[in-house]
Amino acid sequence: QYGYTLPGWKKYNLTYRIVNYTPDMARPDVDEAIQKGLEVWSKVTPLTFTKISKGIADIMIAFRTRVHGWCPRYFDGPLGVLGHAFPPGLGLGGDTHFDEDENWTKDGVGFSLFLVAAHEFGHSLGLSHSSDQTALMFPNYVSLDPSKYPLSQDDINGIQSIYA
Ligand SMILES: O=C1CC=C(NS(=O)(=O)c2ccc(-c3ccccc3)cc2)CC1=O
Ligand SMILES: [Ca+2]
Ligand SMILES: [Zn+2]
Repeated sequence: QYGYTLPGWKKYNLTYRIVNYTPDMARPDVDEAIQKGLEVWSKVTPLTFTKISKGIADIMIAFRTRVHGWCPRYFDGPLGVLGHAFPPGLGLGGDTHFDEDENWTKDGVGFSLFLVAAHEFGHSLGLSHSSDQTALMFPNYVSLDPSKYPLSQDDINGIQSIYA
């Protein structure tokens, strides 16, 4: 059950671009974690995600630290906030930043890029936080088993209330 949902994207075919890569993981593993993080949502909506390698995508993905570029939000060093994402819209809308001061991992020690990405992309698509502690949109990081389907019914209800 969501406090409120922001207006979603007015189009279903979205593009994304990984602007830079974390040195913590092999590139193909970053590509896979991001692609799977988006797939979690495209599986339950009519949304599609196309990866582009230059130009401006709807969802620009980058690894940043502390104060970064023209982003109005900043990161806090290791731990604490792991990432942030902007709700649908032009410019920063949909963009997702990960805190490079974290240790990003595919399946080892550190934070699962796939899980955090799936959570952040929920915001990029218009979801706010859920009070359902089994939900992917729950505000606190729970190291779910990534192989398990991370979406709870609450997440599905939320995203389907935006994208019929
Ligand atoms: O808008 C905000 C503000 C603070 C956030 N805190 S976080 O980056 O430490 C974070 C918290 C929970 C998750 C998460 C929750 C459930 C499953 C997987 C990840 C991911 C990132 C995450 C976020 O999206
Ligand atoms: Ca941090
Ligand atoms: Zn940022």
